[in-house]
Amino acid sequence: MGMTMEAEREHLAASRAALARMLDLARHRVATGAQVAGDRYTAETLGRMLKSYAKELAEEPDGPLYFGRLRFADAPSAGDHSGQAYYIGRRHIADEAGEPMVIDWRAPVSRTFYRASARDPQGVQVRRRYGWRDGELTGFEDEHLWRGQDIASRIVTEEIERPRVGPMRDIVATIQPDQDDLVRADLDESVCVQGAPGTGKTAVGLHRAAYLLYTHRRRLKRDGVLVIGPNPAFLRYISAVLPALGEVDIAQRTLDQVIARRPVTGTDSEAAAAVKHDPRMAAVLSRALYARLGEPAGPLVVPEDSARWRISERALGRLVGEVWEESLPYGIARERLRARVVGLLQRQAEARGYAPGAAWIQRMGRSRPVRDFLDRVWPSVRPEDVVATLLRDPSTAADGILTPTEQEAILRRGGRRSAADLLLIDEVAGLINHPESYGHIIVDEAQDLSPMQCRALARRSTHGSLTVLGDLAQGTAPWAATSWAEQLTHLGKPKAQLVTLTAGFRVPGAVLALANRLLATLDVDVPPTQAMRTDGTVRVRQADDLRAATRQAVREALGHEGSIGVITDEPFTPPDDRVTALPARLAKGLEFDHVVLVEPAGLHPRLLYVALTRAVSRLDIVHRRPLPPAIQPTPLQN
Ligand SMILES: Nc1ncnc2c1ncn2[C@@H]1O[C@H](COP(=O)(O)OP(=O)(O)OP(=O)(O)O)[C@@H](O)[C@H]1O
Repeated sequence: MGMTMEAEREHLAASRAALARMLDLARHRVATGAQVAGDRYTAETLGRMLKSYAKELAEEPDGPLYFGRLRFADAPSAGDHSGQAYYIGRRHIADEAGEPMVIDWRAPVSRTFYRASARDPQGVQVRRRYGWRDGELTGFEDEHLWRGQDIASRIVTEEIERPRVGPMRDIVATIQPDQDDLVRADLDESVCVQGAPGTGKTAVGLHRAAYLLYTHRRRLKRDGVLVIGPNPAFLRYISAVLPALGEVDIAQRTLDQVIARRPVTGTDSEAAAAVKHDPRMAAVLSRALYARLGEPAGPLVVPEDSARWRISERALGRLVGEVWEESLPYGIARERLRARVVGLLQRQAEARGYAPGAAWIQRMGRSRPVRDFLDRVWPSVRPEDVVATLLRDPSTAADGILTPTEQEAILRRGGRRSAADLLLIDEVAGLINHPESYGHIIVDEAQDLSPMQCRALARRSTHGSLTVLGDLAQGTAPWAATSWAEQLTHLGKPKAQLVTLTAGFRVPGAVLALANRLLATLDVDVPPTQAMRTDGTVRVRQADDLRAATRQAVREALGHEGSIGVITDEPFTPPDDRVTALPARLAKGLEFDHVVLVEPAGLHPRLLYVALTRAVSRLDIVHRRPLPPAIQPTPLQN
């Protein structure tokens, strides 16, 4: 039988008690861990592990402990779960005997919660969804899948339509089947999601990170998971989602933060930036680096006591050739060459009856003649020097690759370093040594990455996989991608599966109608968004005094619940902390319950598309100059 509300409350109380007990136990272990473990190193590792476990558990002890329950039918199609019932929540909770009271949403059985339907019940008799308010259970809703009952869930609808306040939240309770496919794709599989605005790309990416860590905990704790977002404001906006899912150890950064080895001290002209972000720069930089190699000049002679070890110029040339053939990173190749040279010396010594040991080998490797030889033939270099030299005189490395005008554009006399220069330095550093590689990288707004930025990510995921999220229609960087196939090639994952999402969970129908009209003018081949919501309002007001009209629109918006975003290039002082003023460029990836868009006339059409699609409930357009044609009200609308 189904459980009554009273029974549900009892189960909730018992689950809370169980969680409290788990938390106590974890804290106790943190306190005593040091004494239990044998040596100090183990004690420290154990302590850190337990602390992070206690922290994970404590993240949200009073929050909703679960959002659903699956009751399986007493039937063969339910397999091992026949006749069983499971609560599904954000984290695993077990009773004193170790019996599960709540199952983690990432566990294999939980998948059924997201996938089962009336048409394909997958053994589920009843799927129950719980309603919560302020941490208290308010009710539930049953779908009798076994009987073929297919209801439009009120709880799901309310969750999607709720007014937005504050930072982004998790969507574990309402992940949709096609989103679930992406969240649970294999770790070894790289995926690329082309998703219209508000289709849940960011949400999917973050839940995928949490899923992968749960499923491959050991491997990914070692190799690391990295989330890349377009700017610090975006990262702040999404920062609470993973901790709410119990994951506190995932790095969330901008790409600039990942590659920054030095502070930025200069800026580039548009022309210079365009060249520096161009994939041909990779070839130029490689040439600039390898131009440092030299030729052996004469034999190598190492005198030692009464002996003199000697390698002829020809033999040296042969060694260099062999090392070159191995295509190792520059810095590793230099050490390989040193080892080869010493190896030859060692054989000579052995042939003459010596028995050289490790100390001898080390001494030879550091001997003056060997160092001089290496410094001449395969000198050690600093990436920043390679880039500085190149920019002072691009011609040697760039002739035949960049045009004279392009070379002129990147020519720099001073010592200032731009953001793009850091990218070039990172590229060279990547030629010298393998950078730290991650087990999995999730990259959001990936359409805006330049080819050179893609390469920076590619070299950090040579042994790992990628989740690439973006929307070609929202590409606004000068080098924005126009094709995913090409972008994925730059990212080093040309075979990644491309999945398209079109079901929009953010933007309501009325606003999408406008945005989708604009889409046709954006010069990209992507399908329009299908609104999951039929509500929403659009208001367009022309005013001579833009400032006054904006203030008025914000005043009215404050009469509603939820956040308000004023998208404008003009300075605007927010009258309330629910209001954020920002230029369209920085609105990417964010959402506001109410958007006031000021003077869209000057905006690039793609930025306009981004701005329009930030609205969750209401959109106000305030303008003085005529509206861009694509969003002028049609006679039918007015
Ligand atoms: N299955 C879902 N259930 C409830 N809400 C959802 C679901 N999927 C997405 N959302 C909500 O829809 C909104 C948009 O999601 P998200 O920001 O991930 O979209 P996006 O595709 O990254 O958008 P953009 O292209 O504009 O950056 C968020 O508020 C998110 O919580």
